[in-house]
Amino acid sequence: MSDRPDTPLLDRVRTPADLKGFSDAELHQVADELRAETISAVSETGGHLGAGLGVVELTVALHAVCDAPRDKIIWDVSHQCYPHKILTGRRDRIRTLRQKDGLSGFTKRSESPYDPFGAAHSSTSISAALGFAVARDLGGACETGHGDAIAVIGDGAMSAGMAYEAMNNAGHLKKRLIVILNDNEMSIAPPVGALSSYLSRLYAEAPFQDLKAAAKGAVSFLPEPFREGAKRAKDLLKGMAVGGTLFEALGFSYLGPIDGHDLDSLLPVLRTVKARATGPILIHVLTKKGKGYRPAEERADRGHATAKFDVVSGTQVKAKSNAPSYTKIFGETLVDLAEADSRICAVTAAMPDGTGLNLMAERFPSRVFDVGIAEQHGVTFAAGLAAGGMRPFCAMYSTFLQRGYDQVVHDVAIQRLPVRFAIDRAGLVGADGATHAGSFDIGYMASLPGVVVMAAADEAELRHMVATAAAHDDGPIAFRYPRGEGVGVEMPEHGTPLEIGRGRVVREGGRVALLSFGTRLAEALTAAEALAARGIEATVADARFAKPLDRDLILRLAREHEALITLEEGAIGGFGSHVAQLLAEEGVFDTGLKFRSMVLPDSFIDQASPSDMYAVAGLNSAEIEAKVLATLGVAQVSRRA
Ligand SMILES: Cc1ncc(C[n+]2csc(CCOP(=O)(O)OP(=O)(O)O)c2C)c(N)n1
Ligand SMILES: CC(=O)[C@@H](O)[C@H](O)COP(=O)(O)O
Ligand SMILES: [Mg+2]
Repeated sequence: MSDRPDTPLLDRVRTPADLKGFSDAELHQVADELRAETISAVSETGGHLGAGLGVVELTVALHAVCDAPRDKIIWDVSHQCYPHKILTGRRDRIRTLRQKDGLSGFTKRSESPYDPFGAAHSSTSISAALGFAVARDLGGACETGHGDAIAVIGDGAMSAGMAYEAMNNAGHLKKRLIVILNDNEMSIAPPVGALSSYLSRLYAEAPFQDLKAAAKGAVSFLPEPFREGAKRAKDLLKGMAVGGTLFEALGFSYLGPIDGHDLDSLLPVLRTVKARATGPILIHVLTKKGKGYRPAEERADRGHATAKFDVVSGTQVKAKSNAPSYTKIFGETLVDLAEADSRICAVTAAMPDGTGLNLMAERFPSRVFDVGIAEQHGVTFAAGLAAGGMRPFCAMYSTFLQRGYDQVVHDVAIQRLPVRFAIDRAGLVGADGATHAGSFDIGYMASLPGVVVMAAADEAELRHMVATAAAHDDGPIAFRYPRGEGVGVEMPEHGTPLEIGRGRVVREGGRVALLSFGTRLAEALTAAEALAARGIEATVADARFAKPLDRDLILRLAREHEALITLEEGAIGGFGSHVAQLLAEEGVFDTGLKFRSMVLPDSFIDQASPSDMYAVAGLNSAEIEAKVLATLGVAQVSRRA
């Protein structure tokens, strides 16, 4: 437990309305206390730290000036929302962040009226805010009433196409809409791309006091002290190569840049915008990720996410790992293969470290592409690379690959291009909860004609699957693996390509067959041990492939056992459905086989430890054992009795 900071003013804030009673000078102190409280809370829970610290002043200013929940403050990604949660009636639960039955690490409509829109995937805020603005003007009924729609979006999130689709639409509709671009020159990794350079150019030539307001209208929004500087800045802008901002071209008034840590700038600008804005306006604030906490500021990712830590030293309390992470095994194996095949290249959408591609980027910098938060583009870019003779690995988290699904279908699968999808964070991920669960990729990949779909049962299997993908030139191939560390199996030095569509039997039994796809294999083996103690012998097999299925193996298991149960870390419509389809087509059900398919439940599971989440999902060894007993019609008497 960390020492709790002294927070006399913050203690008086129950809702944002309480901020209205403070003078501007007192709000400075509220911000300091809010920062200390955020650090203290995250030191106990772990979670996203740097982004929240970077918006402490902005959060105070927004809640002091706006009228939430009538005004809809929509945080993009919302990993920066902890200070917002503290100010909006959730301080008493802030130390339950990201835990089972605790506060979500993201904004969530069901959690608070102050969270008008849920998020965790990036770049949705402007679209959602525009929706609120239009609903307001059309007289839509909203429980909390209708005020301003305010999107707060980071420079990283601004790299995604969806933000521009929204601005394009907003510029056309001309509704009153406030977008705050929180520019900290950071994504999780340093941002890359032309847009990032563009944003830097926007403020490189004028310090804060020369507040730029390129739009004529925007100058008149400004409080008196800023006007002169703004006019100067406007002249300055005229001389810039860009000739006005991109945002103006999209129909927004542009205000900025503003020092996002200076309440004396933020408060008057927000008050004036609130009083005077008519159409869409973009306020460009400059902040520092991790601001005010040296250990975060000094980290390469500016303290993006952290385990629990000691506040004084910043030292993180990390559980000792017993095996390498799947991500690391993927990254290392890819480097190994890329040494031998110069056609191998890789694509990440702003997650070089998260996907393990940092290892290949160090070794072969010219063959790794960070495309920004742009999964759709990333997939089609990979398709283009493949069509052009390269052999790209497109490494994305299962949940984020959802963004690029039409591209997977239209650009990769239909053209049978050899893109290799490395699908990380497959299955339930723990503290990030439902938004980040990799639940759907088996279904959405295996339903596509001609796409090979594999799941690794352990880290050695993953190594072989990376090699299998590298050797597969005949169309798209995907392999999925979970977040976290492997099971500690002995590792082969190099991967060996697997025969496409061949599974393996791991344990021979007689009465029931457990056919696992992915890392539930270990749970299946534990369940088989427990069943053996009851006198029920179980065969355990690792399917390896959801597509193409190992028909011979599956039909043999069906023929030779009283019951066949499939297991997977995925939603309905995945591996088990494909097996059921095969069994139905082959008339196996007519023979009286007892078939069950254990999948994730048809519900979104809130954050908890992965093991607790799998217990909720009914996919741990105890539930597998119970399922076998129920299927066989064996009474479930406690083994100890
Ligand atoms: C669609 C999608 N892809 C990837 C991510 C992973 N992700 C979470 S935060 C983040 C960086 C966001 O950068 P920025 O918007 O600048 O916010 P900052 O953390 O700098 O405040 C990324 C890539 C995501 N949440 N959503
Ligand atoms: C907010 C977000 O999307 C990422 O920061 C995500 O939480 C990273 O998850 P991992 O910790 O699994 O990389
Ligand atoms: Mg950023």
